[in-house]
Amino acid sequence: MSEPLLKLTDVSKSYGATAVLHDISLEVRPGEVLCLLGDNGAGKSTLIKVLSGFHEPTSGTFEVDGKPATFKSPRDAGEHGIACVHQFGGTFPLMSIGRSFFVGAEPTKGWGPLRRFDRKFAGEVAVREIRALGITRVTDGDRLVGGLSGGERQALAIGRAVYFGANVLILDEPTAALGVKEAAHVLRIIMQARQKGIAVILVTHNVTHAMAVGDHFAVLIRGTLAADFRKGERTREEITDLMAGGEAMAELEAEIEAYQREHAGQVPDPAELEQLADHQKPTA
Ligand SMILES: Nc1ncnc2c1ncn2[C@@H]1O[C@H](COP(=O)(O)OP(=O)(O)OP(=O)(O)O)[C@@H](O)[C@H]1O
Repeated sequence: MSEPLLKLTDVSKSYGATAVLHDISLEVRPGEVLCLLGDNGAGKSTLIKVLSGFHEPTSGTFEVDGKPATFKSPRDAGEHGIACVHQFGGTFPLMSIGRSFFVGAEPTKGWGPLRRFDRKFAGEVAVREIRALGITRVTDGDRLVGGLSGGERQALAIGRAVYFGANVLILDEPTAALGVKEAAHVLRIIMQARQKGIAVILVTHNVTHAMAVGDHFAVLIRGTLAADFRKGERTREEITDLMAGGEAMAELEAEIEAYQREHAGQVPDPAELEQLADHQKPTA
């Protein structure tokens, strides 16, 4: 197995007196997709904010490429090759694809008063990078971003981060609010990034999406790393249950107990048990 690009040891984060993350130790390797899973409020956003330099950890250490590192700002994290891409982040509907790709780092041509934005270069690079992520429908860098589909806009945001040097890409719920086809597109983009040797940290609530692309899984429950395992080591049911913090199972047990109280200690028969289990099935 390759050396970790990013290693966290005993990272904790408190907001004032509220402890949110407790002693998280994790390794992120090149060419792997790490799925960060957990129920609402488990601490996923806080962890990615710490990873991408938006918040400093309260304690614990980071290593990037085997060397100690501290991120005091997203710029610091970016300089270490860590980029957080929020859904459609950094893409602007009323800008051309080329301009949106280079926003804040516009390439220019000409000198002195004749210096101007190099529209042709920007458009060509943007289209090339988007196509390198498998989105071949995008051919014209002068088109407006607003005309792209959700998946294409994600490709633009991811292509941009990769072009500007990201080798750890944090994607926060990239498939949320997308249709099935668009979500499949985004998962394909993730696989392409992985193939380029980039480490992807994928935050998602969707077990199916996580299982489709994940090599490594980390499950947070109430700010603690409750499970850290590799592809194939847990079943879908086990992952789903972990994501619900074991609550689905606890609730089912409570329902069985209630049934027994109502039915003079009788155990529900298999059909009734199945009904109770169906009632507990997560919808995600
Ligand atoms: N700035 C803050 N100050 C105090 N508490 C916070 C702050 N940000 C988050 N929290 C608390 O930290 C806990 C974890 O929140 P976080 O947003 O990291 O969870 P999450 O797993 O990303 O949830 P979701 O999936 O709903 O986005 C929650 O209980 C939340 O209320």
